[in-house]
Amino acid sequence: MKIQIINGPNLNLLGIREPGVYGNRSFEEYFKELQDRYKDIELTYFQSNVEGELINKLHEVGFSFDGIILNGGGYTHTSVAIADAISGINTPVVEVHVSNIYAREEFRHVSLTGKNCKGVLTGFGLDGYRLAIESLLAG
Ligand SMILES: O=C1C[C@@](O)(C(=O)O)C[C@@H](O)[C@@H]1O
Repeated sequence: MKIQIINGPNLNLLGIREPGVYGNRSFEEYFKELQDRYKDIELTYFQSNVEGELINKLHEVGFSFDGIILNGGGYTHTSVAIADAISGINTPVVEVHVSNIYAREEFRHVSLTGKNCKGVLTGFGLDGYRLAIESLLAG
C-alpha cells in the first residue's frame, strides 16, 4: 500500500508557526512517528509552498498510489486548480487540517478542494493525518 502525504504552503513551519493554533511539533518529527507506526505502508511526504508543484505531485502519484492525504493550507480556500487536479486523478484524496477551519475566520469555512475529496478531517491536530491513514486503510 502506497500513501502520499502532501502539505501545502506554510506547513513547513509547523512547530514554529502560531503554536497556539498549530501546536509545537514539526511535521518531520511527526512523520517519523507515522512511519514507525505504519511499517507495512509505503508512506511518502512532500511539502511545497508553490501551487503548481502541489498539482504536479497530485498528477505524479494520482494514478498509481492507493491514497493521498492533502493539507492544502491556504490554497484550500482559494484554489480551483487544485480542486480540478483532485477531480482529475484516480487515487482517493483525504483532506486534513490541523486546526478546525470551521472554528476560525469565515474565509476559512469554505474548502474548494474538500468537496472533491473522499472526506475531510479538520481540528484533530496532527493526529488528523493518522486518522486519514486509518480511513484509507478502511477503504
Ligand atoms: O495553512 C493553513 C493550515 C490549515 O490547512 C490547517 O492545517 O489547519 C488551515 C488553513 O486555513 C491555513 O491556511
